Amino acid sequence: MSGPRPAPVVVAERLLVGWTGEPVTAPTSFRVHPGRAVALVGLNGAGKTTVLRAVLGHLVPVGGRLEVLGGPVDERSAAFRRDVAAVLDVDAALPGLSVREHLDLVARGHGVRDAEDVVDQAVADLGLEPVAERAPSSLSSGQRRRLLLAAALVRPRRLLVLDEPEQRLDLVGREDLVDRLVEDKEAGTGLLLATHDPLLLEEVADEVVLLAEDGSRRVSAAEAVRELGR
Ligand SMILES: Nc1ncnc2c1ncn2[C@@H]1O[C@H](COP(=O)(O)OP(=O)(O)OP(=O)(O)O)[C@@H](O)[C@H]1O
Repeated sequence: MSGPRPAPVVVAERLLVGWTGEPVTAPTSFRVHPGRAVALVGLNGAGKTTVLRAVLGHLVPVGGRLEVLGGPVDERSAAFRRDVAAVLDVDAALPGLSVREHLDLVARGHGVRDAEDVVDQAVADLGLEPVAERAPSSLSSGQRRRLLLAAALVRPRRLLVLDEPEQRLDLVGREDLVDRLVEDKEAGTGLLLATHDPLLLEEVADEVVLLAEDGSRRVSAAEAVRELGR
């Protein structure tokens, strides 16, 4: 017999987000449950990144309800920083450390006990072995992207927020990412991602929310892929 469904890690109800007080999206509703993935799709400028930034506490919603981990968003709280991992489109690697040292620092900074094993696993999962001892500044853009994704995966998390994680990854990299994200869901992490990638929509997303000017709505992965292809 299955128990009650665990509480959602994100609740967005008729959420409105924007940068200047004016919403850039129609009211948008979704819930991210532990072990499930919600994908936001939409055209360039539809507001996907802005929704993610509101969930991460980088901007205050213009309207509607937004709760993360059971309460209002507070990116300064230790619990929020401990439980929420994110990869946005910013290069945030420390230049003076090798790839492996960087990942090790992130893992240890988050109190991971078996940091060495966790880092080895992430390096292998994301195909970073050939560049593990190099400085991030010497990596290709796709390798840097893999490093940022690995940094999110070596730390504990209950919610993982990813903005177009497929960017700059080749097909093998995207397939590795799919496998890793499916594993993360199985471990109980809730995933919220913005994506244009059919592979992620079909293989990772349990629910897809299309952000459109005339209203945000739930669509099937197949419908989302069709919309993206238009
Ligand atoms: N820092 C910012 N300040 C002001 N306006 C912004 C800022 N970032 C984005 N916007 C505006 O908010 C709107 C939504 O942008 P957003 O980046 O959320 O779209 P998106 O759906 O993620 O697009 P893409 O698919 O191109 O990444 C756009 O009109 C954009 O110009």
